[in-house]
Amino acid sequence: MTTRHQDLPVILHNDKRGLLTVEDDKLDVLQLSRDGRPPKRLLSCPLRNFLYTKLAAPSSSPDKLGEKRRLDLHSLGGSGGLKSNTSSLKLVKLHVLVEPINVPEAEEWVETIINASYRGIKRNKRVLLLVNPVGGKGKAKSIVHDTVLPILQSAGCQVELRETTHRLHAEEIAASIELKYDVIATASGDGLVYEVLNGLASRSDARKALQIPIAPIPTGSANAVCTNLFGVKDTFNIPLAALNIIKGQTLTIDLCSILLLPSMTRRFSFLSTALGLMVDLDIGTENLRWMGDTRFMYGFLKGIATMKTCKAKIHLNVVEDDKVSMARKARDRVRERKGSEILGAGINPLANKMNGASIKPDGPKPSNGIDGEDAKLPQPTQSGSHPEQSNQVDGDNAEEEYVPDHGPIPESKPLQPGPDWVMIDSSGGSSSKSSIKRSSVGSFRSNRTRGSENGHPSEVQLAQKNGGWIDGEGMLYFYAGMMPWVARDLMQWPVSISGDGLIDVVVQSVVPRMMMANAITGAEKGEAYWLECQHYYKVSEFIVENFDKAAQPIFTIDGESFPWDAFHVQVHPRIANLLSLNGDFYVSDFLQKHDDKV
Ligand SMILES: Nc1ncnc2c1ncn2[C@@H]1O[C@H](COP(=O)(O)OP(=O)(O)OP(=O)(O)O)[C@@H](O)[C@H]1O
Repeated sequence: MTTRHQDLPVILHNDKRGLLTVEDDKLDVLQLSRDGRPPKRLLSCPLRNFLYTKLAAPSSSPDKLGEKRRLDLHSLGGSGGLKSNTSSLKLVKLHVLVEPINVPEAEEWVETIINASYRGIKRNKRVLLLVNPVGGKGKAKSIVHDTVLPILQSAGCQVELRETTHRLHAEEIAASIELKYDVIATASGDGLVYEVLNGLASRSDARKALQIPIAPIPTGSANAVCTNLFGVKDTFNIPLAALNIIKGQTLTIDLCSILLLPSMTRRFSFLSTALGLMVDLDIGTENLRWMGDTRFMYGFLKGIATMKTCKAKIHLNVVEDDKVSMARKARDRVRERKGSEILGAGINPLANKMNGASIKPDGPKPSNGIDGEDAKLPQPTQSGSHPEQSNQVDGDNAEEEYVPDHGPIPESKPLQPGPDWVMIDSSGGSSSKSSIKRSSVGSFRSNRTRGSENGHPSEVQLAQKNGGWIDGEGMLYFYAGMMPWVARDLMQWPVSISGDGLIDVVVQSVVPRMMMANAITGAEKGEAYWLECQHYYKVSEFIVENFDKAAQPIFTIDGESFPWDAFHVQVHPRIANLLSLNGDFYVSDFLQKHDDKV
């Protein structure tokens, strides 16, 4: 639904006659000429970028009755949609005068533009803004004060700003705040988002607390969340991130519980879990913070120069491992979305439906009580049930009986690998052809319906697969992720789908250095996905054991390092929320492409 055409004649700041026009989800401020020349466009912005308007109250003094009334307009200037011209966004504040005769029209106009530009989005949000003064290049404070606060205040947001004073401070704050905010914004890198999510998830009212969406402002060195929300080009676009706080729609995401053994401590992850080269790349380059996120590419090149293998035993509960099918599903979903492109305030009916837990309204109702696409969520297993779904209601009366659970996330327990889990053993180091054998049949689960009679995969099936690991291959790295990009220059999980209840896992086998270096070309576009040496699985849970603690003492969760002995990972589907301008992750070219593989 687009806005109907509505004009309002006004007097501009320079006493010239003007016209405010709203049409097709766009506001234009025109200066009219007296001599028949075309009007001059002073401002043109999509309604998504429109922040605030107010018609001044009439003066109470009798001698001023019948005076012109002031009309304020606040917007982010710069035209275009989400993909175009977002780099020029700038706060614009205009005021014009309305003749008494036009006041009734102006009152109607104000209502129209506010309703159209905030369609379904709460106005005057209460924002908790956490600022890490030492994150990234140490400019968070000035960026927040010079750019973010003026935009939020111009939109009528009520902002409570708190600076973090020490490591894990954001987590402490999130664990203890009153749940009165509409948004928690973080000015830092991915680390602060991780801390806020962990703080919220640790509470006795975790499920309620996690309903508050988080909106990142990219002032850290690693801002993968912003790449996933705004795209590579706009990762560091501060006005766009501020706009997201104001106009973003809720994007429901999964979290993972990571249970560390033997300490039995638990952390929550929303982004990534890494072993091997990817750990060295993140942690080994901390002294290169001044390079910004290019330090990760430097670390990658350094890592492939040494080609150190990672020795581990990994058990994966694989739901899918067919690259062609995974890509097709992710691309089909984008095509479905196309019919409901964002308009004006960015209202996306499909995204809203997803956030109401129903992608396919007519889809079967699964036993976990969640509609549509969520029917594909992994079903509880003996070892790794999804306790957060356990109190949801089965059957046809689900809607009537549903009572939201605002309680804690139950404690994690160690998982037991099931008989059909895939086992990856890289403890033997790099491959010797004689020791290579196919991994367990579980990796071919998605082909079972076409399987051979004895239930084992046929040779044809084996040949069809390109996701299956071969025991005896050396492993360069293991990388599990929940969103497509892990950095601007690496789209590691191009077919990751928000809130699908699955973790995308890449196991990179050791290949000649030149081949690895070539894999970097197109890494930011997800092209490495198609490489045979990148085994790709969608999993619901997994277990990782360390086979060389001396040489590889740590692994990373969302870029933070932890001692690595063994750890067990489970998904909590659709339990946390971010804000996003299109109600989903940024749609990559990879997902819009139609190539001959899919
Ligand atoms: N005042 C402070 N002094 C020291 N550390 C802090 C302070 N406030 C926050 N921190 C810590 O700084 C880290 C910020 O990480 P974050 O990822 O958000 O930013 P970053 O600059 O991108 O960092 P990194 O490069 O490590 O990813 C977190 O570990 C957080 O606990």
